[in-house]
Amino acid sequence: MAAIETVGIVGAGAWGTALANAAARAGCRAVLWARDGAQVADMASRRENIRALPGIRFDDRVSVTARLADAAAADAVLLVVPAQACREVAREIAPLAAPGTAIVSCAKGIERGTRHFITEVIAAEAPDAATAVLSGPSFASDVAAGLPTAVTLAAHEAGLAERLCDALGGPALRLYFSTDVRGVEIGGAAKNVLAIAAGIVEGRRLGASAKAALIARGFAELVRFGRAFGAKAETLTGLSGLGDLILTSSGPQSRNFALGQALGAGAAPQGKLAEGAFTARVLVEMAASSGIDMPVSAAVDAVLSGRLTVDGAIDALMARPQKAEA
Ligand SMILES: NC(=O)C1=CN([C@@H]2O[C@H](COP(=O)(O)OP(=O)(O)OC[C@H]3O[C@@H](n4cnc5c(N)ncnc54)[C@H](O)[C@@H]3O)[C@@H](O)[C@H]2O)C=CC1
Ligand SMILES: O=C(CO)COP(=O)(O)O
Repeated sequence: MAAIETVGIVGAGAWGTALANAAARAGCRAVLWARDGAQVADMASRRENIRALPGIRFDDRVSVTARLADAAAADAVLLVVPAQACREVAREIAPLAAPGTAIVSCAKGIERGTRHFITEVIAAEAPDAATAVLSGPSFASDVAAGLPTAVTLAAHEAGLAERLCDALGGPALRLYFSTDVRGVEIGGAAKNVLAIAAGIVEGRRLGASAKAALIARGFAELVRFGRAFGAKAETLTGLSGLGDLILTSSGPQSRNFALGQALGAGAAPQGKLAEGAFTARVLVEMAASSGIDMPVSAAVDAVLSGRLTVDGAIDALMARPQKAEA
């Protein structure tokens, strides 16, 4: 199969912009699409996305467009809009992309209502495409600044995963390939919910011991969920599970952590995209329907929906019956 030389990036937020530059630095021609024509004109004239990623100049191989067909015509398409918008955008891409084009989910979430993983959403809306997922510990600002980063790219077809890794990997962005699509997307979706919990602990000033306990117990429930939904153990302990949980639980550079921190401190949230706030409920619903115990995620959902106060959630977690560590 031919090498991937052009990459369409659908969504010009922080992550889409960082990935466009990364693909360009890796030697690809990167076509960055945004739906807002005024933003596209501004990016084209400045060669910078001041709205989402200020201070990072576009590589010469990046072009910007407001025509979705330009991005969809690439050898591979990175879908980098919020998880809940992926269905609508995948539906628009489908008739514009050649059959067999790889559409790579770069969003971290699960669709509410349908309870579908994002690669399932893409497969349903663009059945002629080949689906893949990219996830792992990677702040857009770090990748854009060329700081060393490693992520996982999974596709059901091993050869496709390897070709995408070849195309997108560069000196500062290392990609590991995998065929465990479900494991990679579960890690990326679940860690956001747990990062909100870690932020709540920080905002409530519960101490470093509480934060470590919460991350460890949170990871235990991520693994339980992952196993039940077919993920491989090595994926969950890899970059997209444990690795991303460590990153996003580390501090307020994570928007999910920052949301939790605001909730814990009783402050107003910043209003930035925090995917865990959209995923918490659906994650807990899916866990419940499969008999999986996810007390930390359930507590986050209860706080987000106002069913429990932060203190009430902490009391409830601490009062759980004694059990074996598993
Ligand atoms: N920012 C980061 O460091 C990373 C983000 N991600 C994931 O990437 C996804 C996107 O995140 P960011 O780029 O950071 O968010 P962002 O908030 O910076 O940008 C989202 C972009 O999507 C666009 N958008 C929203 N709804 C749309 C729709 N219906 N149609 C077309 N465009 C739409 C917005 O206009 C905006 O440009 C999320 O799922 C996030 O979890 C993954 C890894 C790193
Ligand atoms: O997924 C991310 C890093 O891997 C970005 O985390 P936030 O969305 O919490 O900022």
